[in-house]
Amino acid sequence: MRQQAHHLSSSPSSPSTHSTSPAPLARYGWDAAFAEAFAPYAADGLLPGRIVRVDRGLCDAVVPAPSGPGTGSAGAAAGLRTVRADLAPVSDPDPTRWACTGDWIAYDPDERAVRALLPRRTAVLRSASSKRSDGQVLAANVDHVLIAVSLAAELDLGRAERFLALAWESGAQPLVVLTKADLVPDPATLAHLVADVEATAPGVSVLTVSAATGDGVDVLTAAVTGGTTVLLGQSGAGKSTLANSLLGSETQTVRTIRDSDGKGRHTTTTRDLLPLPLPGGGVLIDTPGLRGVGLWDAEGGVAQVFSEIEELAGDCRFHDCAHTAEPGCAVLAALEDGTLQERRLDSYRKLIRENEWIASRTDARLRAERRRVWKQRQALGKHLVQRKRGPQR
Ligand SMILES: Nc1nc2c(ncn2[C@@H]2O[C@H](COP(=O)(O)OP(=O)(O)OP(=O)(O)O)[C@@H](O)[C@H]2O)c(=O)[nH]1
Ligand SMILES: [Zn+2]
Repeated sequence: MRQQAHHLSSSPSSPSTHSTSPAPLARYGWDAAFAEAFAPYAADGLLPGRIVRVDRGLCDAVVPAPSGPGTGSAGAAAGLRTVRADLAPVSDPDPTRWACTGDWIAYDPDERAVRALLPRRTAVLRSASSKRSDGQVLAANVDHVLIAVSLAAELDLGRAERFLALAWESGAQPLVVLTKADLVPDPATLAHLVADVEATAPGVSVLTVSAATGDGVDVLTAAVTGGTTVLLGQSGAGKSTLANSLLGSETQTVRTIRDSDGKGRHTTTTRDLLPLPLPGGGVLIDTPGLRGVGLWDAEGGVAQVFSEIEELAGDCRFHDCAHTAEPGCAVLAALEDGTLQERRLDSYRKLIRENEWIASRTDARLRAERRRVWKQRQALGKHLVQRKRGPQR
């Protein structure tokens, strides 16, 4: 077992473990459904917690602190402490099941180990860089995927569609944020740009924000409060600036110095999951490598980005219509009468092809399993969205 001598003072095996309340975890997104999933572990004296960082077989996680004064630890909200935990008990041959930032866990304070991951509600996946086509989970239990698109350059709708496919595939709700709105001073021009993006993103809210003037930051803040948010977008899109706006004075990288390997070598680490300083709580996940992720097995996500094309396809005469030259093709008819743009259809085809290529290199059994989970999530997601906002339209 790895002995971690770190700066966190509270005793990990306090006898008052059973009296700790997970209520402070609500700031991190803990809710009744997670509590229900955790219930069997509570009886074993385990603690609920959330992974804020993963690092070579170990993770940092926030867990409830034993009640009493002075138990908060650096970087954790009141009533919580940050622990270093061993991930060995939850290792898995399937990389998509590896523990990642955002996972809810059952933490064993005696062993200082993660004994179980609670079932994920959503997961942001990307292809691993290795030759084997394995997916890798970059963030778990995400509620909002915030896609930053800069107004400083010409809108790249194809790129936005790619990020949207990835976002939908995760099971989270995408949200497009057009950044640097101060660079488009003419309201009519800005309205046109928003309309273009809205047409590209059915079912997605499109916000405009200027970090320079502060315009729109309040609306964005309201949209992410209480939930778990990740930021995606091209380099230079303004993600760091947005993160700083959301996190306020709480800096984006909380630095902690600890004795990392028991040999006296001090390392500086960053935390990937940070609490938002909002009355309603919420967290931002900003994991290195997450921001510019590539598409991976996002068939369902692609279908959702191009839902109007999928709907049209339902009216094609042949159910296996390829929308190329078939008689009675509703997609080609929409192209003809101008209701569907050629750019949009091209983009759809490109992402479908890309996805088919990735899928062909992926283990069929794992794929089928993920498809099943995705469908469940999608059904649940729709249900939750409807409960929160009332039926749409
Ligand atoms: N005018 C204006 N410039 C902005 C605004 N937000 C960000 N910028 C500028 O845009 C540039 C890129 O912003 P970043 O926040 O670093 O972009 P990023 O997406 O984090 O970039 P990467 O770290 O490369 O992924 C910086 O020079 C910012 O100062 C804004 O609201 N208005
Ligand atoms: Zn067709």
